[in-house]
Amino acid sequence: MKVGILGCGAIANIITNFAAEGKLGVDLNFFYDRDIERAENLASQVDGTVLLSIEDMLDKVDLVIEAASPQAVREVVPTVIGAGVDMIVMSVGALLDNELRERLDKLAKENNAKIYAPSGAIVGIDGIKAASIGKIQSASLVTRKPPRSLGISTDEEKILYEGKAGDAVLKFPMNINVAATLSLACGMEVDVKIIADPAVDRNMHEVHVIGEFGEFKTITENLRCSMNPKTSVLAAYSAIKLLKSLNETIHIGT
Ligand SMILES: NC(=O)C1=CN([C@@H]2O[C@H](COP(=O)(O)OP(=O)(O)OC[C@H]3O[C@@H](n4cnc5c(N)ncnc54)[C@H](O)[C@@H]3O)[C@@H](O)[C@H]2O)C=CC1
Ligand SMILES: O=C([O-])CC(=O)C(=O)O
Repeated sequence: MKVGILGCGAIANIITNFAAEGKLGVDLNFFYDRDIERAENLASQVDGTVLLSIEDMLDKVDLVIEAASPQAVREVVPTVIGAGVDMIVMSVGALLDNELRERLDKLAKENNAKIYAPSGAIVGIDGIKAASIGKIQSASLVTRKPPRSLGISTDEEKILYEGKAGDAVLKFPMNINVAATLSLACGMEVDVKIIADPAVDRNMHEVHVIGEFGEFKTITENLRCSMNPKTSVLAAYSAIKLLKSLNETIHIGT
């Protein structure tokens, strides 16, 4: 499988490191970022090629990994899917926009393409998907990050947001994509609380789901990417695992 990356920041950096060590299981060769130096830096690690636009990638790859921003999803994903090229989307928040998601779903069907949203920085997506087969009564996410990860400075714990996932991803587009993934997995907008907490040095996510199946709680304490403290290492690992699973014959988990 030939793969390209859109957005050469923290997540792309981890994925490319795996490719450079021969541990990705696919050919990662093409790099695009609006900051060309970032694309050049990653391309040099795997003897890859820097492209000057995403359109230039479309006849060269089977799959594009988006690791850029929700805005990039809106601008670029329709073009990629329209060309029949599969996508892994990290900026899942954009997919909570019903109009965009329905347009992409139609384009994907017409062009025989697939859109994958990895579980990202969160634990429990497998369970919530299974739970959604029955009725889900409530689903909530509490995200606690060091203030620096949320772009603020404070000595005290501060609740920055309390509300539904749809609004959260618009207010914190680079920090709470996990809320969108959870919402899409369970088929309803989850309740979200975002806390800046100077007492923690990890990105933490607590998920609580109650439904006809019973109840579950998960807690994730994520190490942060050295290149971008907003982003957890697990998010990059989940994209790598998803990529590997596309070539597996035995699929474990929902
Ligand atoms: N699904 C999940 O669980 C998670 C999702 N994310 C999301 O994944 C995305 C990537 O995260 P990071 O690698 O940490 O971000 P980053 O900020 O480290 O890197 C993003 C790169 O994309 C480039 N970029 C942004 N918009 C672009 C555009 N329109 N066209 C071309 N290049 C563009 C930037 O120049 C930058 O180099 C972000 O949207 C982030 O919010 C991050 C963590 C978890
Ligand atoms: O990486 C994380 O912990 C979560 C995150 O930034 C996101 O969901 O956008």
